[in-house]
Amino acid sequence: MAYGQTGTGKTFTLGQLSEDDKSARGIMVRAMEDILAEVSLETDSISVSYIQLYMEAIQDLLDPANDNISIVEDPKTGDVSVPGATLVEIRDQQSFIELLRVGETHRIAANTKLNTESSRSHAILMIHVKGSVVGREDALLSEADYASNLVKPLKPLVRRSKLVLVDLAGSERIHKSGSEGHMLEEAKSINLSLSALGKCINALAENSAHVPVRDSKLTRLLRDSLGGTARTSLIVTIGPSPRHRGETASTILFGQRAMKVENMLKIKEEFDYKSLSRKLEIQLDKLISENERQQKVFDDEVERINLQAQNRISEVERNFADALEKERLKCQMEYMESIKTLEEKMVSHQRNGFSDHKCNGEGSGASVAELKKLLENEVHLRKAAEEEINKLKSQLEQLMQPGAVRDSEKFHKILEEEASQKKKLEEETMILRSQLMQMTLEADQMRRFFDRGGSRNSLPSQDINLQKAQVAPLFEQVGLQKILSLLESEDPNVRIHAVKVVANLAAEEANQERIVEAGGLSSLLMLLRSFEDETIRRVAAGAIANLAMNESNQELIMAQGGISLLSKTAADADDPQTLRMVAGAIANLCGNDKLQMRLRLDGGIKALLGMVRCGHPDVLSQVARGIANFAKCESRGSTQGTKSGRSLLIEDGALSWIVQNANNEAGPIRRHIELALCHLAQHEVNVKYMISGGALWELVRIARDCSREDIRSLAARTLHSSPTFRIEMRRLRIEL
Ligand SMILES: Nc1ncnc2c1ncn2[C@@H]1O[C@H](COP(=O)(O)OP(=O)(O)OP(=O)(O)O)[C@@H](O)[C@H]1O
Repeated sequence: MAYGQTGTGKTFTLGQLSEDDKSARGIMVRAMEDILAEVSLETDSISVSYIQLYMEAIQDLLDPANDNISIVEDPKTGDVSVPGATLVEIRDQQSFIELLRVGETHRIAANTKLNTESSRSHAILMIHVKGSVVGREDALLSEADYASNLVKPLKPLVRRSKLVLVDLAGSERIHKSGSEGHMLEEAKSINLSLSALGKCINALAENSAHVPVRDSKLTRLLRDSLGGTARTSLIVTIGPSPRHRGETASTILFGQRAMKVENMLKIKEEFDYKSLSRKLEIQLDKLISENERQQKVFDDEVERINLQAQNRISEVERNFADALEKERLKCQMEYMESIKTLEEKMVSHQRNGFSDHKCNGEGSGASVAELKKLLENEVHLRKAAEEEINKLKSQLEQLMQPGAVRDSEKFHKILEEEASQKKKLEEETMILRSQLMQMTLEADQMRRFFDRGGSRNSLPSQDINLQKAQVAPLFEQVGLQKILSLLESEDPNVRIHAVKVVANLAAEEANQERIVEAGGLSSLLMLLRSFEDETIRRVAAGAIANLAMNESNQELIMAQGGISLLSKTAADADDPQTLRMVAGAIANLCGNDKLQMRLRLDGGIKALLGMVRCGHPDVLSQVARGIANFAKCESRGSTQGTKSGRSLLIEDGALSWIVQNANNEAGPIRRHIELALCHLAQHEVNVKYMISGGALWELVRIARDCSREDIRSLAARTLHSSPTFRIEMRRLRIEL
């Protein structure tokens, strides 16, 4: 805003166009130049209105016919606007200069004594800049906006700015300007509005409660520039002549007061609702089409799953029905055959040996009754199984009815139920089958008994030793080969049953050789290799552990890569009982002098030590036994001069575990480790490692406190016989 005595250069300062001499351009031209350089016309916009206030009326300088424009004040924000004025969008500097020129021609001026071109109106140029704001919007978004993901990515925000350039009409002393008539009226009106401006400035400078902005249109128009939220600059112009000392002084005084006015600057940013709505519409369209696309993918997927499910149901139903039918026929035939055989045997027995057995007949009578009872029991079980089959069949029929499977979840549930029922049925079939096997065995024993004309007192079922001895005939009856071939059965339940039978057989030393000869060891190792069931793996490992008790089998196990398989199982398995079996098998192998190097090379020691992670005392006990066995062999080797270097156990890092567990509260673990320590200490090469690993203290404890006399004296002897131990004990002042 330029304020000053008439003719002192306000218009010159503000409105000079000066196209030829750029250095003489006024603030209006320069301001627009700066604005154009700052904004991007692609996203921002500049518009201009140019008005004059003349004799308390507002006239549009760009459309002079529009001469009664009203002032609008926003009661909330206090913003002042003149919506009636022409608003011209500016795209370049040239069009703006043209616009100023148009405005200038309409500006009311007069020739006064003080200024031949004296402006008789207040000219007000309003430049509106609307700029888009990027990256600052987050601060203005509410939590609800964040919650709805729709608003977040758009963030349309605009910053509105208004630059108001005011070229006030000059204040004048009427006698000096020589105004008369109409010009006198003009001068009075100009002075009145300037004095209203002065009063407002005074009130603002003194922080008065009341600021008389409504006294004139000029102050109403400038309301938001004075003491509001705008940045306001005032240019005061004065004449250098001493003649105008009075005016100059009052102008400077005006400027001084104006400097006291404090404005509270505020940036005006707001949502660009139009752009927001446009962007939301685009986003909505995108979401709708994405939703439609996903719905289609989902529908296709559901259809595909349904089709797959239907196919699967049909397939499962077919396979299952076939398997059931086969199983039923097989069981029926076996059952009929066994009944027939038994009946024949009973008839023949009664015919041939009735008189012989008459005196001892009670036992055989009782056995036959037992057998009949078993058979009846089997019939009963078979009936139950058939009922179960029928129930399952009817469920499958229901399943096959159209519309029975509405969705994949229901289908999965039905499949699960079906699978569990199938499993139950198979288990029952398995029980039936094992009972049949048991009955066959007993019938065989009965037959042999009757054949020998035996008496009740020698019935095999009453003599455990005899029963064990009868296992070998079981090989002949059932056929070991057949049992072993069942290890490769496709039916996992049959495999489980068969491996259990083999493991039971392998528990008897007398059978081990035959099992190995018949290829049982290879089959068991194969099961360990291609396991898919923890039970199979556990039982197979147990059977191998039993076979590994025999020295010649140990070599076979090693030759067939058994230690690698056991090591792999040791690394994979989590079940403590499986690990116990594996550790037991390796522990047995550890006791074979000939296999030491190979066992260690194939990772046997590492596998053994790896199993301590399980923490189960049974497993730890087997590990400790293996270590003790291994240490014992090494100690034998060192005595015989076949072993010279330090213990492979120490090399494989077993010492720290040994020391940690030397005083384990579980008796078996402690005993094995105590022995292992004694064996290791036999070899002088090991001693320095044992001392640094803390084993000396454990040996001293064993030599002093072990409850087993033989181990106690072995430890004491060992400590005394080692020169290195003796030196260390002297150094530490240890006495036993
Ligand atoms: N700095 C300047 N250099 C050269 N000439 C100037 C300067 N300031 C003002 N003039 C000249 O003085 C005369 C009066 O200036 P101007 O019209 O800008 O005064 P004013 O304050 O606007 O007067 P009024 O209030 O009567 O309109 C003009 O002819 C202008 O060219």
